[in-house]
Amino acid sequence: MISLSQVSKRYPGGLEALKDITFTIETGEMAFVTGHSGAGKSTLLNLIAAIEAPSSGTIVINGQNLGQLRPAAIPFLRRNFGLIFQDHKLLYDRSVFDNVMLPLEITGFDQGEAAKRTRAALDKVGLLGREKTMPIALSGGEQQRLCIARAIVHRPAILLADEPTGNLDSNYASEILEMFKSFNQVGVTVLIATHDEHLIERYSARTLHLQHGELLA
Ligand SMILES: Nc1ncnc2c1ncn2[C@@H]1O[C@H](COP(=O)(O)OP(=O)(O)OP(=O)(O)O)[C@@H](O)[C@H]1O
Repeated sequence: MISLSQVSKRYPGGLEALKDITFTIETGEMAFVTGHSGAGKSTLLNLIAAIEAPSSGTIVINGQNLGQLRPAAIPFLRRNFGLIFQDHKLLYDRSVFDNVMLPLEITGFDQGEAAKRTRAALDKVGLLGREKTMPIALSGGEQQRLCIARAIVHRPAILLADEPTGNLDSNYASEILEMFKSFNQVGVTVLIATHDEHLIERYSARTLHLQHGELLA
């Protein structure tokens, strides 16, 4: 469960990026966050993932109040999340397989188990046959699917995606959205930030509308 209560975020020297945001996303729900450029979508996801701290208000993730967590507990909290964020670049000097396996190795997984999970994640996104390929040889849609495999390989309970279909044509975008739906159908909580209203219209998920940092009713 993701629960925000009266959350505001003011960047140093800047305007208020989020104002008095209150909502709850239940475990197993899929929802969109939408709004114009600068509305606060990325800020909202960064607060939920504990990448940024709110200026005020309370954020609770799966029963854990982020404001009360010790810094040492943050990496453990992050294991709840699969993040598909634009600034999380693929490693272009590593194979498809290594790009997905690396996060598991970093968190200390046994090699055999890590390899098994990597193949399972690549299978879920339809890239199992491409494991030896270098990312540069993949299409834009395939690269995005690789990012998704990397985000789900540790079997997170919550998927947070920031403009996951941003640079993709509408066929690829639908494919990516179908993938999120399939994760949601097996119980993963999914929150997707997108400015693409057409995409949202095609899916009957709850939508949180942000406008200049405020949540519209
Ligand atoms: N690190 C930062 N420091 C200062 N201001 C920031 C920072 N990050 C975002 N902002 C400001 O906060 C506001 C919300 O930005 P945010 O990136 O959350 O919007 P967004 O809805 O994701 O926009 P976009 O669709 O263009 O990515 C904007 O006015 C932005 O300039």
